[in-house]
This record gives sequence, structure tokens and C-alpha cells, in this order.
Amino acid sequence: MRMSPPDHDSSAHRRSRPWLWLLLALAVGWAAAWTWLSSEREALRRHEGEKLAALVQTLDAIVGQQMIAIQGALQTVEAQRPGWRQPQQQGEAMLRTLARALPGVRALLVLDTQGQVLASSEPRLVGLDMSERPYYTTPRRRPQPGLLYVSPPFRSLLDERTVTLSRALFDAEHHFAGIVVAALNPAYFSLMLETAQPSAQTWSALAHQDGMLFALLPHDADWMSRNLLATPGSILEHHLASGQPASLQLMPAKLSQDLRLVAARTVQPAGLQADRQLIVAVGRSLPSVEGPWQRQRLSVGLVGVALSLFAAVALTLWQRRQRLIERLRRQQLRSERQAAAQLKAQAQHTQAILDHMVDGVITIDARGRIDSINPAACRMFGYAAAELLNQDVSLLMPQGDAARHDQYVSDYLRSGAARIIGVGRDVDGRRKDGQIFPMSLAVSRIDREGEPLFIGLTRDITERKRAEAAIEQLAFYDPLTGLPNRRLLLDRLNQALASSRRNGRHGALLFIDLDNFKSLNDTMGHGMGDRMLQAVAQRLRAALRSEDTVARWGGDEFVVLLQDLGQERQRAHLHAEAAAEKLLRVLGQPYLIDQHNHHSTPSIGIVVWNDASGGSEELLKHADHAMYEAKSAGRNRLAFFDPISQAAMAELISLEADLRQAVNYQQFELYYQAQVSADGRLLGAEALLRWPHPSRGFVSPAQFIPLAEQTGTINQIGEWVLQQACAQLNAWAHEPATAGLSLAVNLSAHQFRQKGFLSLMQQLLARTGVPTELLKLELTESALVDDVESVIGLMGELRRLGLRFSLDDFGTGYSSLAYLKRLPLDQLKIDQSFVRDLVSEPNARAIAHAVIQLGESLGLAVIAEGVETAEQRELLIGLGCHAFQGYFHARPMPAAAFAELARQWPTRAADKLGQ
Ligand SMILES: Nc1nc2c(ncn2[C@@H]2O[C@H](COP(=O)(O)O[C@H]3[C@@H](O)[C@H](n4cnc5c(=O)[nH]c(N)nc54)O[C@@H]3COP(=O)(O)O)[C@@H](O)[C@H]2O)c(=O)[nH]1
Repeated sequence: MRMSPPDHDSSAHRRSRPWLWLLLALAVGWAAAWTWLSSEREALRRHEGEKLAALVQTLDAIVGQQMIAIQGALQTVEAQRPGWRQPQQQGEAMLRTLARALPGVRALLVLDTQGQVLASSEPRLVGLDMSERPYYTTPRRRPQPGLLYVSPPFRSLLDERTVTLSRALFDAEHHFAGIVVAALNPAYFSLMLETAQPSAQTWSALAHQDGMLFALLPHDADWMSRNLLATPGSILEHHLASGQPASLQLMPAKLSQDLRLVAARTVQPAGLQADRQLIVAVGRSLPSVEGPWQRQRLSVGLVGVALSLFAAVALTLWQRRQRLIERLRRQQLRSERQAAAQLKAQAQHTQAILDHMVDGVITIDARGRIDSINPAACRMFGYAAAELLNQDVSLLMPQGDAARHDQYVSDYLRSGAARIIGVGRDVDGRRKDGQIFPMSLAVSRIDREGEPLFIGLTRDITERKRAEAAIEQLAFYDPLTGLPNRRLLLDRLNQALASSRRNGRHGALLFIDLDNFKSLNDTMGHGMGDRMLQAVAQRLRAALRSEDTVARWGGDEFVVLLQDLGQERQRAHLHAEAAAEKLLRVLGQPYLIDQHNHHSTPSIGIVVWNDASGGSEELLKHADHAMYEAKSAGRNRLAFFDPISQAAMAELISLEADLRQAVNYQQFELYYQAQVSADGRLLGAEALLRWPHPSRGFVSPAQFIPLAEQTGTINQIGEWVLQQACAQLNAWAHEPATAGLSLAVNLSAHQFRQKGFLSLMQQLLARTGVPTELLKLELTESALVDDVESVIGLMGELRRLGLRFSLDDFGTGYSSLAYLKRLPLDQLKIDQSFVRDLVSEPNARAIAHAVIQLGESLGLAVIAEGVETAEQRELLIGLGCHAFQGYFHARPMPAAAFAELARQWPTRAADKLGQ
């Protein structure tokens, strides 16, 4: 996102403000530090100045004291001198005594009026002419009584350098009578300065008012010879110019070439009158004075710099952190905005999907209130969305279902048991106008703000139900009598046998044939015959329990299935016998048809079965057989099937033995029958098992497969078939004509349900490396009736391996229709019985059509088997069928022949289909 200029300015402004504050704080800090340091320096200087002043004062006192003492000595000499008879001797003695008493005096002299030494503490000076010396010339020129003449330093006969204090002497008439002189001892004054020297960085000096130094420490010969006042700006000049007896100055010292704090004093002791003054001064170099302060300043400076740097770095880091936080905040804001935009787009997208979905979507909260509903659902239920929102969902259910639904939801919320979640179910819905309609409903659950929200995906399945009902009616019921037909009977019989295998209970089959029906038909016409059959059906239904099945087997034959006759064979036998006798009685009553009384009797064959009995076809055969027994015994009677007496049984046993041998010696062979698309392309083949028996010839699989299923050898046979089929698929892959062809393999229900079938398939596929999508497993509906959930699970697992599924003989079963949509199927196979009757039987055509439509609605391919003629094929194409298998295209054939067929297919198909 781009920042607008004001934002940028204000952020720059925001960034610079802390720096301004920091600079201000630092400036204040530095100023305070500097003020403090300055005051410290001032205090230091003041303190040092006071120290120096005290020192100078001490020196001043010493020098002043010496001068007072000398003045006293000179006064003494002045007083005594007139009394000297022998000035030399007497004077010398006195002067020597006085000089010894005064440590600051080097020598004492008395000069006559001409300047000759009359007497001296140093005898060698007596008689010398000193008339040129300043200590003589000055008082001589202006002799003043009581005035002490202080000479500038000069080289004397005794010393390198001395200063003299002299007084003019007068006689009684107050005439000039000579002078008395005291020459100061330079060593004494140097020692004095040394004693008072406080430190190595201090110099001290004793100078004459005229600018010459008398004593200097540290000693410097050069400076001793110079006149301090000769160059302007000297400390002495400043001191004298101040006119004060004491001064404290901070200034560059010419003497030491540095900045000095200098305390100076003019020696003016009280009671001393002198023509010139001596000045004492002590100077200390400023750096030495300010050494500690300099260190303090350095420390403060360093600390200040460190603090400033620290503050600057801290501020920089803080600002960087702030910028980082700001950037992150912006990024977060940006990503939140993006996420919100994405969310919005996603929500719009989802809403658009919901709005345009064909299926209805309804969400309800845990209280069963409708939270949202999409347009498809509104259309389905005939409401506007506003009419349903926040309403109880029971509004959309038949009255009886509402309570059950509430119970489901509360059970689910209490226990979490997912009876309603994730399961697609067919339920009833209620439209606004009260109409009840079938719908499919799949419920899932999500959580919204911690509360469960249930999402119901609904679809109006009225059409599908209608198609299913039509198929069911057409496929499973006899149109004339409304009774179940043989397909439904077989299906129920198979189910009854399966449940008998589980619970060990007996059942019975009653095979009923109407005696002399053919003659009624022939004499009274088919219409009368039909009505007769309808009347029989009615009586049968009325005479039996609702749970018993009465089916029309065909023509004038009916079959009754009695179930749950108990676990004792004898009781079952009696029960079946009683039922048959009742039917003999009921059906033997006269019939009034079209005002004609008609009399008819039935012959009934009975077979009682349990879990150990054979398959359904076998039982029917036995019942049929028994019925013939009854007929042969004179009609209008019943007969039980006696298995032991049947020769068929022996045959069956022999076949079974042969079958076991065939399994052991692998006497089987696989044939391949072509499967062809509507445009004549070869799609693949179905593998069909053949048993070329050494003596019986080819035994039909329709005969030996049920036997193999009964005896359990089917698993071995089936495994062999699958191995062969995989090997064949691999062989086809190397031939251009057969590469890519699919191969359908029949799986018997026993085989499919055997334990470990999944791992058997996994191993087989891994071993052979066959392209799994080319292998199609054909299941009959009977494979699916038992334990539906585990069948669905197993099919799902196999599907995940890549295998495909075709539902064989579709339309002949019943129970699978209800859960057909839940099976992972790829193809439905229209049973050949429908195809066979397609041209002649409208019913068969209607069933084929319904199957094709059902396949379409479930997204499954549909193949028709048993296509024998071009007419059947054309009719099926007209109904929308996609693929065909049957003698019209090719008979089942050995592998080599099929390979040849595939090679010739393009030309052959063109010939056949006239393309
Ligand atoms: N479990 C297994 N069952 C198998 C296996 N091989 C076959 N079978 C099943 O046996 C039943 C009889 O099979 P078959 O005698 O081979 O009959 C098949 C075809 O030969 C026959 N057919 C094909 N085209 C036509 C035709 O145009 N007219 C006509 N009258 N018959 C034709 O139909 C049978 C096709 O069977 P299907 O497609 O599987 O329904 C049969 O139920 C086989 O399934 C096996 O290896 N395992």
C-alpha cells in the first residue's frame, strides 16, 4: 500500500521529535555539567588563590620582619656611632654582633660622608670607596632622617647579588654624616622562598619595585639579570598598577611561559618608612592548580559523552524497534485487510456456489432453527428464504418425523453418536403446500463460535424414486396379478436362505400349479384365463400371512415362500403341510368369473429347507419336482420333495466329485467375449470360465458354479480365474490390437465375501503388476445383500487399488436398489433376460430403459449383455445404452482366437455394423 505524503511527513516528524527532545535534554545536561564544572573550577581557583595569598602573606611577614629588624639595627648603629672613639674597632665589633643577630643580613657597613667604609662587619671592606654604590649615592643626594633606602639588587663585593637597606646619618647640627648600610643575605631569602615553596609547580620570587629580581625559586640566572618591568605586561607591572598592597592575578607568566595564578604582596611593614619597596610573589601554574579539575572535567566529559552516545544509541534502537513494530503492525493490518478481502471474496464465491447449486443446502443450529437456506432448497420446499430463516426445521418435515429429528439431534449433542452425521439417507420432506416428497439428505456438522451448526445437503429424489418404483414394479411384479414375479421370489428366497444360514431356522417352498388351467384358457379365452389367475392370486394372498411371499412363477404356476418355520424340521414340515392344505381348500372353492361358475384345483409340491439345503434354484427344482409328483399322484393334492429318492441327487454328487478333480488338475479354461461401444469400438472383454470335461464335454458354468459355491471350491476356482485374467491383461499390453482393452471378471458372492479377499487382490495385483484400471470386477446383486456396510467398505478398499466394478444381471435383484447409490460402481449390466424380450415385451423394454436412466442419474456406464441381434442393439442404442456384449458381436472364445478377433476388429466391425 502506498503512503500518502502527509503520512510520510508526519512519520518523519514523529521520528525527529524524540531527537529534538534528546538534544534538548543533552544540551541541558551538558550545560548543567559545564556550570557545575565551572563553579568547581572557580572554587578551586579561589581556594588555590587563598592558599597562595596566605603563602605570600607569610613571605611578606618574614621579609617585613627582617626589614623591621634591620631598620632597628641601623637605628642602633646610628645612635651608637657618635660615641665611637675608634670607629673601626668599636664599629666592627658592634656591626659584627648585629650582623650575626640578623640572619637576613650579609654585612653591615658604616660609610663616611665621602663614601669610604669606616667600619664593617666584614673587616676587609674597611677603607674601601663605595661612593659609587647606589646605597650611597641615593641617600647622599637626598638625605632624609628616618628614611630607609632600599637599593635595587646589584652585584656586591661579597655576593653575586644583594639588596641593601641604608639610612643617612646626621651629626648634631643635622648635617649629613655618612650612611649605615645593611646588605641583605641572598642565601637567606632564597632559603626563605624554598622553605615556603609549596610544590614543584610553584615559583616564588622576591623583587625590587624597580623591576629587578632579588631571589627566585626555582633559580633562573637569565631572569635574575633582567628587569621585569622592561617588557610590558609583566605580573609585577600588573601588581604595581593595581596600587594595592596585595593582588591575585591569573595571567600568562613570562617567567615560566604559562598561565599562572599569582599572589603578590608589596612588603610594607608597619613602622617602616622606605623609599622603595620589595615585592614578594608566589605563582602556581594553572594546569597544576586545575589538574584534579581537569581530570574531573575529563571524567564528566567522558561520562557525558558516554551517556549522550548511550542515549543516542538507545534512541536509535528504540526508534528502530518502534519502526519495526510499526512495520509489523502495518504488515499485520495489510495481511488482515488482505485476509478480510480474501475471506469476503471466498464468502462471495461460496455464496455464489450455494446460490447456484442444484442441491439444496440448509444449515440449522443446535436448537433446530434454520440458520441459512440456499435458493435450490427454497425452490424445493416452495418457500421464500425469509419465511424459513429462524424457523424450526420441523416445518420442512412430515409431522411424524419432526419429533424423531429432535430426538436425533439431542441424542447426538448428548452422546456425540454420529447416527445422523455424515450419513446420506433417503427421507421425506414437506413442501409449503403440505405435499410430502422424497429427498436425499446428508448431514454434516461444523462448529461456529463453539456452537454446533448442522449442514443438510438435500436433493429432491422424486424422479429417482419414481424410476426406482417403476423398475421395481416392472422388474419384480407380475403385471397381471400384481404378485411378485420370479425375480423377486428368487431374491427373497436367496435372502431367506442367507438368514436361515445365520439363524438355522427352517422354511418351505410351495410350488402350485393349477390343474386343467390350459383347457380353461383354451375354451373360455385368455381374458377369462387372466381373470381366473387374478382370482387365484387374490385367494392366495388372503390365505397366507403377510410375511409369506406369494409369487407368480409363470403361466398358471405360483410359488409360495414360507419363512421362519422354526428350528425343528418336523414342526416346519407340519406347518408347511397345514399351509398347503389350506391352499388346496381355498383354491378348490368355485370361482365366479364373468357370471360363470368355474371349478379349479391345484397341485402343490412342497420342499422344506434349512441352512444345509442347496441353493434357490435347486430348491425350486425340488419343489417343482414334488409338484409333478402331486400331479402324477392324481392332482388336487400336495406332495413333499423326498431328496433321497431323487436320481438327480446322485448326478449332483458325481458332478461335485468331478469338479473337485477339475480344480485339482486345473481342467478349466478362460474364454473371452467382446464388449463393444455404441460406435462399434472394441472396449474389452468378459472372461468366462469353461470346463471342458473329459467325458461330459463342456459343462456349463451355470451348472457347476452354483455347485462350486455350495461345496466351497469356488474360492480356489475364482482365484485361478483372477490369476489367468491378470496374466491375460499383461499379455494384451504387448499387442497393439489388445493393448488398453479392459477385462471383466465374474466374482461369485462366496468368493467376494471370503476372508482375506482384499489382501489376496493386493498380493495378486502387486505380483502381476497389472494396470488395475483395466480390470473390472463383475458382482451380482446377491453378493451385496448380506452385510451391506462391510461390502461397501470392501468395495471402497478395492476401488482405492484402482479396480473397477460392474453390477452384473442388473434388474433381476431387488434389495440392492435402495443402496445402489452408495456403492462405488462404474457400470450396470442389463440382464440378458430383459435384452432377450426387448423386441417382443414392452415390459422388458421399459425395464431396460429405466436401468439406463438410473445409470445416467447415478453417473454410471451401462452395458447390455446377451445382445444377439442388430435389432436389439438398435433398440438399446435408441434407449441410450453405451455398450454391448452378446453373440451379435462375438461369442465367447479362447484367448488366441480373441487376440485374432481384436486384430481384425476394425474391418470386421465395419462390415458388421455396415459402417
Ligand atoms: N463366479 C463366476 N461365474 C462365472 C464365471 N464364468 C461364467 N460365470 C457365470 O456363469 C453363468 C453362465 O455363464 P456362461 O454360460 O458363460 O454364459 C455367459 C455367456 O456365454 C452368455 N452369453 C453371452 N452372450 C450371449 C448371447 O448373446 N445370448 C445368450 N443366450 N447368452 C449369451 O451369457 C453369460 C454371460 O454371463 P454374465 O455376463 O456374467 O451374466 C453366468 O452367470 C456367468 O456370470 C466365472 O469365472 N466366475
